[in-house]
Amino acid sequence: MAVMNFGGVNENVVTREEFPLEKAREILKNEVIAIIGYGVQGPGQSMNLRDNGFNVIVGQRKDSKTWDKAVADGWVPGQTLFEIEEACQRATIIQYLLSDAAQIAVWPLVKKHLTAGKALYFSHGFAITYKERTNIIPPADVDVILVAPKGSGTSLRRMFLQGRGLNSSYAIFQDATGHAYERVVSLGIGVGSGYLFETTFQREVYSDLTGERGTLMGAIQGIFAAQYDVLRAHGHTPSEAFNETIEELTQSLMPLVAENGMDWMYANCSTTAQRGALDWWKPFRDAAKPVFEKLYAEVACGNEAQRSIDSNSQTDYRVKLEEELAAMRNSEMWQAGAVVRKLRPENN
Ligand SMILES: NC(=O)C1=CN([C@@H]2O[C@H](COP(=O)(O)OP(=O)(O)OC[C@H]3O[C@@H](n4cnc5c(N)ncnc54)[C@H](O)[C@@H]3O)[C@@H](O)[C@H]2O)C=CC1
Ligand SMILES: CC(=O)[C@](C)(O)C(=O)O
Ligand SMILES: [Mg+2]
Ligand SMILES: [Mg+2]
Repeated sequence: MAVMNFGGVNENVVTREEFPLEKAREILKNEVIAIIGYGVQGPGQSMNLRDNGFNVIVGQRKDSKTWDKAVADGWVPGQTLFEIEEACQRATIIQYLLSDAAQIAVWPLVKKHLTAGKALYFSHGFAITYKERTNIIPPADVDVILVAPKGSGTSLRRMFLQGRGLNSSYAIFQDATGHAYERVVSLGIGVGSGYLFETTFQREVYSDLTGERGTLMGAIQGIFAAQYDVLRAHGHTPSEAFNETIEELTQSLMPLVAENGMDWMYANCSTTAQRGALDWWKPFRDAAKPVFEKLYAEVACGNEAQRSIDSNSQTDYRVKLEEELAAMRNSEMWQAGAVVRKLRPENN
C-alpha cells in the first residue's frame, strides 16, 4: 500500500504496480469466486476476473433473461453457471452483486452457505451500513469486504477490454481470517480496477448515494433541464438549446476536463468565456449547496436508503423505472439530443 498526497491530504492507495495481477492470482489460486447476480456489475466483474485467470462461477436465477445473457457470455450451466444457492454453496468467496433491494430478499439463502472462513464481498456499502433496514448481518467467522468500482459495470468491462482500468474503492468491515486485506485487494485488482483507494462501508455508501443523486446523475440532469428551459422560453430553437447545454459539454469540453482539469478546459476557451465562467461558477455553487446539504442529510439519516428499498422491492419496480426513463427520453430536450447525436459525422 502506498501513501499518496491528494491535494494536500495523504491517503492509502493500492496500485497495479505494487500489487500486480500475478500476485493476486497467487493469493486467490485456491478460492472459488461466485458472482451472485448478472445485472450490470455481475457481467463486468465476472468476465474481467475470468479473463484475468481466476476461478470464477456465476449464480443467477434460471429462467431469467440474465441467465440467458450469462450463457451467451460463455458461462456454462452446470460447470460455471448455477442457481444462486448452488453457486453460494460451491464458493469460498461470495460476490453479492444483486441489486441492493434484492440482496435483502435473497439474504437468508446466502447466509446459509456462509460457513467459517468464507468471504462475503459487496460493491456497495449499502447492505451493511443500513443493516437495521436490510437485516443483512453476516456471521462473525467470515470476512466481509468491499470493492466498489467508481462507475458502471458496463464501463468496467469496456475499459478492461481497452487495456484501461476503472478506479475502485475498497474496505474491510470484518477480518475473520486474518486474510481480508489480501483477499479484498486481490479481488479489486482481479475485477479490473485501475487503482484502489481506501474507504469504509459507511463512507462508501454515503459518498456514492450523494454522488449519483448529485453531480453524477441527479444534479446534472436538473441543471441541464433548467438551462434548456430558459433558452427555449427565450425563443432559442431546440437544436441551439441542446447544443449549448449538452452536446458541446460532452463532445468538446468534458474531454478536456477529463484530460487535464477544469482550468485547462477554461484555458482552451475564449477569454470572454473564461471571464464569465470564473464569475458565475460561484453563484451556482451557492445556489446548489443547500440542496447538497439536504441531500447528504437524507442519505446519512437513512431516508434515501429506505426510499430505494421500498420502491425497488415492489414486483413491478423495473416497469416503473422504465416508465420514468421513457418520460425523460421523450422530453423535448432529449428528443432533440437524439437528432443531434445522429448528426455527428461519425454516426453516419
Ligand atoms: N450498476 C452499476 O454499475 C453499479 C452497481 N453497484 C452496486 O453493485 C451491486 C449490484 O448492482 P447492479 O449490477 O446494478 O444490480 P442489478 O439491478 O443489475 O441486478 C443484479 C441482478 O439481480 C437479479 N435480481 C433482482 N431481483 C432479484 C431477486 N429478487 N432474486 C434474485 N435475483 C434478483 C437480477 O436478475 C440481476 O441479475 C449493488 O450493490 C449496486 O449498488 C456499484 C457500482 C456501480
Ligand atoms: C455507476 C455507479 O457507481 C453508481 C452511479 O453509483 C450506481 O450505479 O449505483
Ligand atoms: Mg457508484
Ligand atoms: Mg451507486
